[in-house]
Amino acid sequence: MPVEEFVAGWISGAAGLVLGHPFDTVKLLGFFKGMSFPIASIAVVNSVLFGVYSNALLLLTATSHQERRAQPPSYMHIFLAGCTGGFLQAYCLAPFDLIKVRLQNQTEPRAQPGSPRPRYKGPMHCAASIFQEEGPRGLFRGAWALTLRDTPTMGIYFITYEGLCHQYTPEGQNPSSATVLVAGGFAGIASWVAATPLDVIKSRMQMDGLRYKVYRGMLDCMVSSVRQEGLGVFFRGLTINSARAFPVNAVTFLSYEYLLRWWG
Ligand SMILES: C[N+](C)(C)CCCC[C@H](N)C(=O)O
Repeated sequence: MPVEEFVAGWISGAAGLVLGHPFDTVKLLGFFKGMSFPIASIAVVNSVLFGVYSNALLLLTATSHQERRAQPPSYMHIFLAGCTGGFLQAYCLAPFDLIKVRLQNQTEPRAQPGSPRPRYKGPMHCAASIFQEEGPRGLFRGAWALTLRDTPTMGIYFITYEGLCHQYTPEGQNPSSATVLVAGGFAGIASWVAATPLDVIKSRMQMDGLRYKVYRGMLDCMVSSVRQEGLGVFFRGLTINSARAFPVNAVTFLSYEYLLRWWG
C-alpha cells in the first residue's frame, strides 16, 4: 500500500491549517492561540483523507498517483474515492472536532476576577472530562452529523480539484503551481458551501448536553433550528467558511502535489 500520500496529506494539511487557524479563532483574542492541538489532529485526519483517497483510486482504477496524470480516472471514481476518504476521516476527526468546538465556545477565557472559571482548562482536560462524564461514546458526540457532512462533500472537494486541474493543464502534464493553488482554493470553497448546512447542525449537536439535553437527535436539531431561526440558519458562517477555505486548501493541495513530485 503506498504510504507517501498519507505522509504528504499530513504535512500539507498542517501547512493549510497554519493559514486557516486565525479564521477558526476569529472570535478569540489570540489568533494563533491553541495551534498545537489542531496541528496534532490534522496529522491524523488529513493523512487518513489523502491516504485513503489515493488508495481507493488505486483499487478502483489500478493506477498509482504518478500514472494518473497520463491516465486520468473518471469523475465517478474520483467522487467515490473522495467520499470514502471523507467517511473514514470523519471518524478520526470526530473527537478532535468535538474538543475544538467545545473549547471555542468557551467564552470565559479572559474572565474578570470573580466570574465563573472556564469549564475546560485545555484540550487534554476537555478530552478527559468528556471521557469521565460520558464515557468513550461521549467523545463521538455529533460524529454522525460530521460523517454526513463530510462524506459527499469530500467527493465534491476532489472532483472540483481534479476537474479544474484537468481543464487548465495540457494533456499528460503536471498542473502548474498557479493552477494547483486556484483549483485547491475553489475545491475548498465548493466543498465548504455544500458542507455548511450540516456544519451548523453538527456544531449544535456537539454543544448539546453540556448542562441538559436540548435535542432528541439530528433531525430534531434541524427542525427546531429552522423553526426558531428560519432557513437562513443553514447558511450561518458561510462567508467565513469560504474565506477560510480558499487559502487553506490552496496551500494544502500545493504542498501535497509538490511533496509527491519530490518523492517520486
Ligand atoms: C468537507 N469539508 C467541507 C468539511 C472540508 C473540506 C476541506 C478540508 C480542509 N482540511 C479544510 O479544513 O478546509
